[in-house]
Amino acid sequence: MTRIFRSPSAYVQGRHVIDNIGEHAQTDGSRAVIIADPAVRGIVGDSIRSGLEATGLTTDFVDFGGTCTDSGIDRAAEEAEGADLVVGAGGGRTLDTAKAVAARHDTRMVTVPTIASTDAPTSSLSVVYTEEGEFEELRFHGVHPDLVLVDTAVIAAAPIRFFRSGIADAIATRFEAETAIEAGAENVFGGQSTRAARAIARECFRTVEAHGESALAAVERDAVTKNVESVVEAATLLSGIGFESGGLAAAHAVHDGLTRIEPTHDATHGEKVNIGTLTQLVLEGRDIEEFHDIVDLSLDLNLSVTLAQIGLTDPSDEQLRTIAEAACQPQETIHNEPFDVSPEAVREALVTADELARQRRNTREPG
Ligand SMILES: NC(=O)c1ccc[n+]([C@@H]2O[C@H](COP(=O)([O-])OP(=O)(O)OC[C@H]3O[C@@H](n4cnc5c(N)ncnc54)[C@H](O)[C@@H]3O)[C@@H](O)[C@H]2O)c1
Ligand SMILES: [Zn+2]
Repeated sequence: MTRIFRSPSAYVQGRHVIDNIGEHAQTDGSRAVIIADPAVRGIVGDSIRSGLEATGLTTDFVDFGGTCTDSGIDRAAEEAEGADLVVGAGGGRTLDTAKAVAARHDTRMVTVPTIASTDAPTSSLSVVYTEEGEFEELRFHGVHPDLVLVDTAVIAAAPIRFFRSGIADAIATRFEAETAIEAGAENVFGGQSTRAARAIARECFRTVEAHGESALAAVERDAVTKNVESVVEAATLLSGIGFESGGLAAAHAVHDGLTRIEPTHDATHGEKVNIGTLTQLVLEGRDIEEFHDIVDLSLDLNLSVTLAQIGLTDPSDEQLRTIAEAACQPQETIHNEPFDVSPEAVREALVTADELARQRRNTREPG
């Protein structure tokens, strides 16, 4: 019964905080390497570079484009040889690659999420994919970023679809952490969860439930309101701590299963996770009122609720079997559910959640 809670050492969030990255990074080293894809480099590259150079660091860029794969990590690690500080800037795939590079070289690490699309910026692990884009494994580094630096002006100006995806990832955090805690399952660190982690997972959900709609309206106009700040914190800090120190369950395992099917590859992480959350609720036999509450919240926030919305318009039996079997692999967090889970049960929960969500959406559509 060992309780374990871990987190990044520092979290700094606000409008234009990137300009002071050197000051916040607090490194004694001399050389920083910035890993970013060309699009992200065009948006924040100059600010990161000048912010770091203002404190006496030299900087080099490593171009990253694509998925977080072993070959991508190897390539970036080679270019980052000799760095004292690794800065990853971008979405989850770039940050996961940068975290793996920093862990390999044992350097200080700063994540600069430029979209609030996932909780990858704060976690101590990377999600590694095969060259074909299928989920391969969670790779645990044993260290967190030294700093998570979140510039909300950059996030609000990014495409809104990513902001929605981060909200979906944050909703899952509460349901998975609560399930894992109630089941007495281990969290990501192999310990029991703390009361702090449970409170954080719940506050994460409460924040996106209360402020998500207003925040989305603001981001639609590239505005950074107080509610945007709150939702960015929920999707990045609270969700990251909530899932790692709280624990995962069925929702992310279903997500992992969905990545095995090519038609879902254009859907974002959060869009697939939301289908996972709804599937988890059916799998757990929750009351229909609770299921409808989450579908309604999803519809209010324009999150995906049906398989068709993530590219699976008419899934074949074989596709559903592939998803369900992958979700039930022995290492998957679906086994944190407080009952035995079979691929058949997952397949049936998945199609039932899809049907229930479709029916609910139809009742809400104007007449
Ligand atoms: N390590 C973890 O704990 C963890 C948690 C959740 C998800 N993930 C992983 O994160 C990945 C998904 O990340 P994602 O959803 O951020 O997608 P992503 O990393 O593919 O980024 C999506 C796109 O956003 C673009 N982009 C980034 N910032 C932008 C900006 N400001 N304006 C315009 N475009 C911008 C990028 O160029 C990229 O093409 C998956 O691989 C998933 O498994 C990891
Ligand atoms: Zn996630």
